[in-house]
Amino acid sequence: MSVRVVARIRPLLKNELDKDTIVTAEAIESETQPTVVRLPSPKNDAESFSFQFSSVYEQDATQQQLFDAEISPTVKHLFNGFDLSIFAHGCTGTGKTHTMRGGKSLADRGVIPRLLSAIYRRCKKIEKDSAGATQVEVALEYFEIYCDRVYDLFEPPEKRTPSGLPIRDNHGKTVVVGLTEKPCSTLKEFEQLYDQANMNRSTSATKLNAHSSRSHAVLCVKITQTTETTVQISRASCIDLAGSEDNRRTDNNKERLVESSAINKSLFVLAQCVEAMNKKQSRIPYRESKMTRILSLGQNKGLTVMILNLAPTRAYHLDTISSLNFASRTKKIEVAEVENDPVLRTMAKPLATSSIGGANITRQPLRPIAAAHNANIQEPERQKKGEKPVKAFSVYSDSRKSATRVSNLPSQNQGVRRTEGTKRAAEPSSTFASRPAKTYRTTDSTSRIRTVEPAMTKASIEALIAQRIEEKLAEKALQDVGAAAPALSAELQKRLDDLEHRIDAKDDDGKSQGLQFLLMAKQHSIRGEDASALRMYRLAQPFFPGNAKLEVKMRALEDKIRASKEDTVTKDVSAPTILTLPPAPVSNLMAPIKTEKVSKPKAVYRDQSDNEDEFAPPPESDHDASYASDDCFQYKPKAARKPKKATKKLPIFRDEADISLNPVEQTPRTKHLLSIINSRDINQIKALKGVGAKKADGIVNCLVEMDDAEVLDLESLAMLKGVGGKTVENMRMGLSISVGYDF
Ligand SMILES: Nc1ncnc2c1ncn2[C@@H]1O[C@H](COP(=O)(O)OP(=O)(O)OP(=O)(O)O)[C@@H](O)[C@H]1O
Repeated sequence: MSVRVVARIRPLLKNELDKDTIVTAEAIESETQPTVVRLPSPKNDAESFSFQFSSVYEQDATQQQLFDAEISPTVKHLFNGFDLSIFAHGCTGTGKTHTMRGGKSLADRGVIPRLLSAIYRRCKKIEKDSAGATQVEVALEYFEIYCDRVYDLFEPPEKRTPSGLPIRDNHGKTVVVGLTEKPCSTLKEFEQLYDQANMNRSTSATKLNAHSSRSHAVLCVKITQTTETTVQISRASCIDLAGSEDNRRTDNNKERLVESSAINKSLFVLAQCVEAMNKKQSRIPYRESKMTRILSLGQNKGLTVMILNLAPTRAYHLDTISSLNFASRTKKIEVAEVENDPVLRTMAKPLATSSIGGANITRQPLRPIAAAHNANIQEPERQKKGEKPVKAFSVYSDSRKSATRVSNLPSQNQGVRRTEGTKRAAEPSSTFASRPAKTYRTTDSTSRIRTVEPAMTKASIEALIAQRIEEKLAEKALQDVGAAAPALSAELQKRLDDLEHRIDAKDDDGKSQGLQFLLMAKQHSIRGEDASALRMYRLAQPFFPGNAKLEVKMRALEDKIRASKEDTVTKDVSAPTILTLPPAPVSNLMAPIKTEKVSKPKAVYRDQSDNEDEFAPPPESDHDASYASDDCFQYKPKAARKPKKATKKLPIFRDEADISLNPVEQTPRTKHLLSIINSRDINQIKALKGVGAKKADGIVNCLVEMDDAEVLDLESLAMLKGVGGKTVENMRMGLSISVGYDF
């Protein structure tokens, strides 16, 4: 089953004029429902581009019409065990949030509230029809991906951990660890939860949209149907993507610019993934952004509907063409359509982690596209026959030849290809194929052998239970962290991010679990939650047997906890046995990253003395290499490293007081460079020698994390993420040439 793509053209907004309308919908020949989007070529108004989709909704299309035609038919499949993904795509201000969430009035409600309403209606019907023999439960998870970090929208922003929730590959599924799962049994309850959670979503006013979403929001609706003997889980994932932004038009300030670059980057990666899938490349770059990892377009089994939101006016011309091109490629992606198997109630329940693809989904290799609408796929045959290659979209001059257009663009969802013999044949007339009678299956969805008894071995049950315990522990740990999380310094944040990346890189070798525990241990440790940190280190230990540094860390923590306990007992013998540890010192962005200032006895705070090594600022010239502080946890023994030379310990970001104590003579060139950096103007920074768009983006990101702090010297500049001494030198040299400083 290919992704079903429908386009929706939003009505004109108050400040838009009818004469500027350039995007129109057309029906082809005998059809009544429009399926073609037409707009002029940006270079020549006499030429037009047209793109065909499953359906096109015109400006006057109502929320009800869209829902009834596109989403309502999928609900029964959801209850038949299929997962469903619905996502809205389009550039900023084109109506994605309006489509997904909608307004408050009954008529204005968007896809999400309508879907939930339909789900609850069906729940009631199933329970009634089965005379209570089938119980249906609905639970929700809701999170946003903001600046490539995942945040639980059911948690207030002040409870968020700065690094966000980790995502992991769990047996082929992408899961967000530590999300709140809210049982929700009525529509009213849903509305309350959803409205409350939406207040936690990151939105801001931009020049193009007064309520622009600055994050991708993902709502997962988990439906659990329980009979006397079986439990079946399916999920609907509703994704409101943030819109791509052309920053030449947005007039975004620094903060918006950073958000915007994160949004654009993730959408760019999404486009690259789609492109790679279309080219049948073996490597799909999902991992390059959290959004693409979570979305796993083409990798998740189930039904996928993409709503492409379009603005009708000329102001969005290029963005509209780019969105249409992306959507045209997306519709060629083929997704396996496999229902989640019901499991016997005696088996362990599925893990309580979020998975866009559903609890029982495993990723499968991409397969060649059989759906005939991909015109480019027939290219070799056409070329052999000496025919002209067919374009992915058609270009028309004033004299239109609609007949050719029709033949080149057969309707979507034809020729659904299945690899597994036991699966149903596609029903060309229906949007989604229906499901055969329910039978008991093994939990392994790759095995299609139907047995009356589940083929669970003792070992697999044990593995499942062990895994469940680990997941629960990890979730608990993350929830603990959530409370009163102090702000992390940029430096610590970077280290955590680095560790996250390393975990991601090692996901495939089965050892990532250990690194996950380490990451959590570090997060606890940073917050002074030593008991939890120790617990996490203990969980990590089996993954790194004989690792001396880990043992030292654990011993240090044990000492620290013991010392603190004794301290508490001495102070108050009647005090409860709960540990009241002083919070570990957390580096402030404006404070030098040095732990010497901590006036605690070293014997007690051995962990911190360790950290002092680890968090010591790197040498000026080799910034990045110095962050591999957790190399002691490498799986393969590394060649012994040369001990690093003791380097001058520099404050990362000095405040004014520091500067006045240690006045630094700065040349005008240095001052000029620093003023460019502190301007946070991505264009100026990008123009510096040796700084590309990516590096400039990274620098602006760092600066935003520093809030109002400024980079006051070259050493500090060299310590920004991805900069280093060499880059600083290049920047300066470039400046002397282009600006004309002769010193
Ligand atoms: N079908 C529609 N009918 C009426 N108004 C609409 C429609 N679609 C969009 N709008 C209006 O257009 C404006 C922009 O819509 P919306 O905020 O949903 O855009 P968006 O694509 O989610 O933008 P961003 O990506 O910046 O979050 C809003 O004022 C919204 O009410």
